[in-house]
Amino acid sequence: MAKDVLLEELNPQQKEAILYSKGPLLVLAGAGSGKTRVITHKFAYLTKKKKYHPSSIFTVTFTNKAANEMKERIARFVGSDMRQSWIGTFHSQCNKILRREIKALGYKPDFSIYDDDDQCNLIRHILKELKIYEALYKGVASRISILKASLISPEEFLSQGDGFSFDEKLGRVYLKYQDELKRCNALDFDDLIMLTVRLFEENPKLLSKYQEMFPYILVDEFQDTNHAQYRLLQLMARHKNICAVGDDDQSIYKFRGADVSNILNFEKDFPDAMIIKLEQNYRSTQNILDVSGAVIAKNPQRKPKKLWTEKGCGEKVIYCRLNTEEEEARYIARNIKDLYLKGNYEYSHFAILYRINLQARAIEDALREEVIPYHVISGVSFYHRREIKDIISYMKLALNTDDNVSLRRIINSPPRGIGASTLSKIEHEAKKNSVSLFAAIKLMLKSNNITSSIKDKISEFVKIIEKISSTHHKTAADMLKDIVEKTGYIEDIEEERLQNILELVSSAENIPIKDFADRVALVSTTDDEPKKASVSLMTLHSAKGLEFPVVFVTGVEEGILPYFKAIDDASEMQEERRLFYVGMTRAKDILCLTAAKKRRLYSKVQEQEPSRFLQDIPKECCNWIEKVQQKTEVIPEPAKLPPKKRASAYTVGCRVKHPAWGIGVVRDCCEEGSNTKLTVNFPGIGIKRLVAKYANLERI
Ligand SMILES: Nc1ncnc2c1ncn2[C@@H]1O[C@H](COP(=O)(O)OP(=O)(O)OP(=O)(O)O)[C@@H](O)[C@H]1O
Ligand SMILES: [Mg+2]
Repeated sequence: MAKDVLLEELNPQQKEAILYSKGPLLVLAGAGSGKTRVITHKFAYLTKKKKYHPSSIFTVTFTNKAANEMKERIARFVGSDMRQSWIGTFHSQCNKILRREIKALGYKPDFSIYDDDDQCNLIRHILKELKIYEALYKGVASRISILKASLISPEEFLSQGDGFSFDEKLGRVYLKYQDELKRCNALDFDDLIMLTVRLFEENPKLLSKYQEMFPYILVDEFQDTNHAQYRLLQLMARHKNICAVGDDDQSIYKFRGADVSNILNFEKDFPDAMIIKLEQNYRSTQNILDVSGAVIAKNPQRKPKKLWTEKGCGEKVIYCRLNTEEEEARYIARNIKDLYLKGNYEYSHFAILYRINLQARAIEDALREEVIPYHVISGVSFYHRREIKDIISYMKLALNTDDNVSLRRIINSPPRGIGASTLSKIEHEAKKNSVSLFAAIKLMLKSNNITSSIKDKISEFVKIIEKISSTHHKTAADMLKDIVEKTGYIEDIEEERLQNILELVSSAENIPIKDFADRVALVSTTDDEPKKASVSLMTLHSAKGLEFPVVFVTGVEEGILPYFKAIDDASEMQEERRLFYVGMTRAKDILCLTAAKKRRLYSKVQEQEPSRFLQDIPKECCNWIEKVQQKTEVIPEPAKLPPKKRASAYTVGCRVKHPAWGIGVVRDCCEEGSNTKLTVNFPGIGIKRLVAKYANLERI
């Protein structure tokens, strides 16, 4: 491909960032200024023009989805096979390294990966054993996660304590947790990074092997790296060919250990680093930029940035405050419907963003009511559903019989009469002999200490796992089918769960077992594939890096945005402001901020005040709409209306022919009484609302 194609559609600063090759480079710029584009084009340029092999560029993205998009885009540019490339999240990259090298740390390369759920199960188990209040497990899990993100080992943490405080207990849980993980031959997400850092720090030879393997490093969303990830970059970038792009205003993952000061340290740790700023925004209209820019400008300690656009003012930003969250949701749904029916936008062009998941409930109801297709990103991911986790746990246990957490999960699922008392006997036996639960069961089978009925049950379980693990399966799908068959898992299962399992099996066709197990383990809730032709619902956190023509930021109220927990803490408050900024800057053409005067929160109806952030919005850029009644009244429980029925002969999106108006596309159809009502967009004519039986339409 000609050189021009790689460098066209780039402004001079972007070009400079792509061509710069004299060492460390930091691209620091506001939302929508083309930072991710710099990474993608730089990768293409390095492989095409500078003859770097695609597998020699270590590229870090924030989500797996972003990695896949980047691979696709680069493949289109340079036409090379990107399957061997190293483009992925920190977690998936470290997993790849550890699968090859972890022996050096005394783990086996077939380690299991524990997600949040497994992690919490293990921590609860430990709290119970140590007789610490079990309900604390979530807080403990997040404290441990932050310690790991800061590269603080249990020993180090314990050595800092005074021996009495809560931290002392936490230290003991952390220590035991790490021991248990090792015994299970398992790593949690934070271990993937922490152990890779340890691997490199303890094995200089291995480190130099990887330094040579990757003469170039590219990092997107640099502002949300944590200390461990930053340390990893420092270790790997000996040659100093590192290009990181980020925006300090979009650092929103502090609660997971992200440290925005990495941006400031970059210049210190990589002396002679070049800094390039991008100022042209290609995403949003001027009004959207002015509104979001004015809000973020109020944060102290930020790198000042200017953003301008050639897109023009565009429509004013809308702020609308309504009586209740149900009215807010209906307002959003109706606006989406109207914009859609006008024909300029598809449903996939809309995003509805919220601060907390429970805001989605009313919004989903309203969308269903209007028969608007939607999907929720985040929420419970497919891979976290009970039946899916169960089947995957069988797979994990068959691949790694030390995996006690998976064993505990499935030993009695489907029910086979192995109750808590049997399990505790197994736990006891395992501890006595310092072996895994699976090995302990096998020992028990040889002894005479248990009744024959228990023996039968546990021997049946062992047989199933051994049969699965000794069979040579060609693909992950074969293995999953085998699991389903041998365990009898789908007998007596609900239809929906059955369908999910079938979907899991079909998604594993033609994929090698280990690749599939890794993919499933590393998937995060923000990776859900957006379904085509439907409105996206997600939290503000999940919206990072994305863009949509029309964006609704909902619940712009005190207590929601900013979230009530942040209100007394200046630095948390700054993070809330950044979160609002991230949300607003996802919008290309239309940005609508909504709020409710009353909201049901945690089963109480609360009076809500408009968010303090609204005061910073320049009045002239915004249409202020108040649809609130002054008199206070009790909000009735929202009526759950059944969604309108879809008509059968016509579907949304189908094409029809009208004798006078020609060919059109059905934008909406519903049945009212005995009539099928259609809304059809006839290009050049406009939107027409028709009753199907009188309209003389022909479906084509
Ligand atoms: N030089 C350019 N010419 C035309 N369009 C561009 C250019 N650079 C970027 N874009 C487009 O602008 C939009 C924003 O770009 P991109 O997502 O790379 O920005 P970003 O800085 O990574 O944003 P964020 O901070 O939200 O991650 C994208 O649709 C991208 O294709
Ligand atoms: Mg980006």
